Amino acid sequence: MATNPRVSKAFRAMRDLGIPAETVKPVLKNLLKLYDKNWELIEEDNYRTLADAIFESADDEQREFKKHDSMVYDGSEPPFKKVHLVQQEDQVSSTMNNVSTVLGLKECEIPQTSSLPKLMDSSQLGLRDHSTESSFHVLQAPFSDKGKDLISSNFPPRDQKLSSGRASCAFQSNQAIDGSSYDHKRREKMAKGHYEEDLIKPKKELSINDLPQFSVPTSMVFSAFPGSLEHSSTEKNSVKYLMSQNADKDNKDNRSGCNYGTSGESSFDIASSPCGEVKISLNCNSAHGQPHFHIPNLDAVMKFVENKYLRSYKIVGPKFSLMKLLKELCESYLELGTFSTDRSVIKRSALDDSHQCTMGANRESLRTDNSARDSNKNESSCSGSLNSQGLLVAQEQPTAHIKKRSFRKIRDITKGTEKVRISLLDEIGNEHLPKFVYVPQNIIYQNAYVHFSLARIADEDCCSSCLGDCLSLAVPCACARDTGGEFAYTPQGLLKEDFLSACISMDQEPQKHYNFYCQDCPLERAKNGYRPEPCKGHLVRKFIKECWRKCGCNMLCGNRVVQRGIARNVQVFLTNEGKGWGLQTLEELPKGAFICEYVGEILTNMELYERNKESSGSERHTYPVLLDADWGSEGVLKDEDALCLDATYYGNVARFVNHRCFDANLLEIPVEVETPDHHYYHLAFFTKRKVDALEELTWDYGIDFDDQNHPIKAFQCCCGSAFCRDVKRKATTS
Ligand SMILES: C[S@@+](CC[C@H](N)C(=O)[O-])C[C@H]1O[C@@H](n2cnc3c(N)ncnc32)[C@H](O)[C@@H]1O
Repeated sequence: MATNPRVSKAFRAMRDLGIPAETVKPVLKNLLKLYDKNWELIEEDNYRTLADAIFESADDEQREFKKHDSMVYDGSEPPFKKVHLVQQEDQVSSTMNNVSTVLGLKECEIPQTSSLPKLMDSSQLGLRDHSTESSFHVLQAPFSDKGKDLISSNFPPRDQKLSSGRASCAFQSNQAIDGSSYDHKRREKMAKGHYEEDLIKPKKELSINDLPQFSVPTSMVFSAFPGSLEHSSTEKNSVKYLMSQNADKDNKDNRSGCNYGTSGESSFDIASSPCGEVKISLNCNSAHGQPHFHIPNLDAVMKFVENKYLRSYKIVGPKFSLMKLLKELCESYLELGTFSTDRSVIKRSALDDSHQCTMGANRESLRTDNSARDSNKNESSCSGSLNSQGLLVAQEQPTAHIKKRSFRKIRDITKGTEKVRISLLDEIGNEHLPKFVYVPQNIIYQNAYVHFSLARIADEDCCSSCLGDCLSLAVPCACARDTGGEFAYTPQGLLKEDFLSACISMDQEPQKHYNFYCQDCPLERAKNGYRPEPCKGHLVRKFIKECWRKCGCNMLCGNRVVQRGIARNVQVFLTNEGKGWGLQTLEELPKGAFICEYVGEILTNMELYERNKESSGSERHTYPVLLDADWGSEGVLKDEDALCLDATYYGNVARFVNHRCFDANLLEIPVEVETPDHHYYHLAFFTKRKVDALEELTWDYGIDFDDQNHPIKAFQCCCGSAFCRDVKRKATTS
């Protein structure tokens, strides 16, 4: 009988994780029974449920075995190999924690901010880069020929107060607990101290005299020698491992470098020299004296740890390899060791010491110095001072020949509000941490009219009689109507090729698509209500329509992708090109994959104008986008219906996505979820092509650097694209 292709695929996916078919089979069978043959549940997230179930069942078996073993162990050989793996898991896991400490990448949870809403003035945003500053702040040039959502902040003044008596079921972001409204001055006060940061440096310098006198006291040694190991390799700095079966504990005294012991049972040593030698030695001493211990196959150990990482940290994708990690460890150790002197760069929040990060037995002491709170004026040369986020910075005094380098990592900038953790990594160490409140969903600032109600969803706008997964229907339900009778998504949760191509074409050649021109454009009204200029046009965009509450399907329905939230492994990082923070993917992404939605405060354009008028005008980065994809569907749009999103103070990870002209790898697509009324919608980012792990994620803001209405552009574009409109513009004007 032919095997079900879904079964084969599941086996293949598990095989890639190093799990044999015989282990997969019973678990898969159970899962199918448990989930009533709902394959989507099993396939989701690259078979995560299946992998988890396998590991859980292995753990259960192990517990059973241990229980049994402790009762009846007779001193003979262990009945199955897994025992060793479980022992290894404990050992390797504690080692890996140490690895993170040594790298200076020890992860610290960000303390939860107070439940009191915090609003910030954009003047508090990061470093000021005067070379890129301008008094004119635009995220997207409005009405550009790109037809994209572009918002200018240099609207001329207009005295007009708006209010909306209409109810809204969304949160009101401008309400304090006492119900009062924040003004921007108050934002400034409340903006401080959103994040803690930790600057961690390598434990200690090695002097030339400390050049490695490497002993092999332990069971595993990893080396990164430029061709000096007996297992020679043409690859420089390759990581190799060898095993010492005759671990000589007494040789410990001869070791150079650092010992990062966490307990008497396991520790590891690292030694390096400026000539490029690094040696890491893992002391899995707890193995000694274990009755069942035998030397495991190190390839199996590597695979085991990789699987553990895949499971625990969701580092997915074939590119993750423990050997690579160890290689990076060696390289980083060497680099930091080579470049630093007596650095003590541990930062702490002077506001809340209870969240100090624990770095193991040998970690450096953390410094707090409240008296330094106000000495933040000269950040570049300060020592033991507080930066603008109220974080204590104990930095080295700059020395001409020493490269300043620090690592910072925040484990989860979402503070647990997303299904996945999103870390922030700063390998450069010279940018302020972003200051904003992470919100996973849009939130109304004040006057925006966003009203969700079941009564507003007509029968033809939902699929109340559907069950389960709408994508499995032979004839698509009513929710596919907006997308031409076909769903926009494939069963794998990706955008369909045709739909994606149409959206890409619209993005790249907006002039070929339909533009709507308002009779009385809300944007122009906001700029100058007395003498508004003619509308510059709004591109009428394609929408995805997802099933929602009034639909009969379940949450796992394939037509609910954006509303399920971020599922990909992405990371905020500091870009090298001067763009500030950016977003990168840590896993390979297929074409058409949903990454995240652009989340921010929902503002009317009038409110945005008022907000920008109040801000200092010197912000380096700006974060508004316009929601004008369907402004043509009504006559004259009221101010409260002409909306935009501003992620300056409240936003999600999308606020870090930088601009790239033309060939960006992400595309923003309007998504209807809660309301068929397209004044308000979600703006979701999808990949335009396959994206490699560690590629920066970018989207084309639609800035028209030639736009005569906006002679001063928002920023000097350093997107690096061969099609950069800014570079082209400069070339033609010079
Ligand atoms: C939505 S924010 C992106 C995140 C931002 N880089 C940060 O550090 O928070 C938009 C701002 O990022 C900067 N930016 C984005 N793309 C850029 C590019 N291609 N070149 C230079 N600056 C860029 C600009 O300052 C812009 O106002």
